Amino acid sequence: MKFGIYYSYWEREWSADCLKYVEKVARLGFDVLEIAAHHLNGYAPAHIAEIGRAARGNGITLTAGLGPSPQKNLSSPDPAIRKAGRAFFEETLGNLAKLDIHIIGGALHSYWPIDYSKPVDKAGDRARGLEGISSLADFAAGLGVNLCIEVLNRFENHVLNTAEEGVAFVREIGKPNVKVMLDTFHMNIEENGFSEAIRTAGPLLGHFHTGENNRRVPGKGRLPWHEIGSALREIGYGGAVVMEPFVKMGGGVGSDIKVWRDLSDDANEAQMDEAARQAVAFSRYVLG
Ligand SMILES: O=C(CO)[C@@H](O)[C@H](O)[C@H](O)CO
Ligand SMILES: [Mn+2]
Repeated sequence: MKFGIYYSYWEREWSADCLKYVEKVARLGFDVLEIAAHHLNGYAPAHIAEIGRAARGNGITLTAGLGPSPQKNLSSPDPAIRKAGRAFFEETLGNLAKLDIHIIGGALHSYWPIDYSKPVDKAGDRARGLEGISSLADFAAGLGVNLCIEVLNRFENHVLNTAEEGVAFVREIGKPNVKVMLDTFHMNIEENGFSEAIRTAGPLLGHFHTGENNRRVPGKGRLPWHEIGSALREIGYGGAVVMEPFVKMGGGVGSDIKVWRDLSDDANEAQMDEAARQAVAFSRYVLG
């Protein structure tokens, strides 16, 4: 297992530059830095090269996270939006390959967060999302990228809310580079049990997010980390465990994640760093 953190822990916008976090997370004891793929296509080629060099130089593996926007939604009923989504993914996947990134995770089959003021068509969205990911899978495989389909809680997405639904979706696609992604924050809301859900995903588990019940760093809440660790070891999970804490209000990240209070004990950057350092040490101990 490799241990990582999504740099959105420190940032208010998904578009924030990830470069400065490469050295920081290496210093704090992480193996992996997850970066937002939302605006990767806007990075200059020289900047992409610089991020890749920094990662190699610091011994950091990069992974990517994405909550596709409604305009890039592979499950949209509007063919023009699905086409735009496909073009966006092709360009993004090309940039991921340049960064030696082999994993992208998130609600890739849909968009995020869902606008529930509109009518919900779960069956239609699932069918179109399935078709979109199926037809993208070989393109991604050609670039060495795994598409990890994140199972989210009901308030953020309607298509896949449980490991069982995620597994059924991925099995139906039946491509070796399309995997299930679980996130302990969402599992805590939707699953009957953590071990059961992890066992359900089994060999199809391609990426794993961790966060407490209230999205503080692992170790500061009440999730059953020993149970989660035992289940990951039982299925022989050898992938990345990326913590995804959200503790500060503000910006696009704060509003997408719905952070309406400070959950960091008003931490400054040094204290945020220290909490992350302790959380990765805790994660290695309890999950590794
Ligand atoms: O768990 C979540 C959202 O609750 C994320 O993984 C999200 O989809 C992605 O991080 C956006 O980049
Ligand atoms: Mn997540």
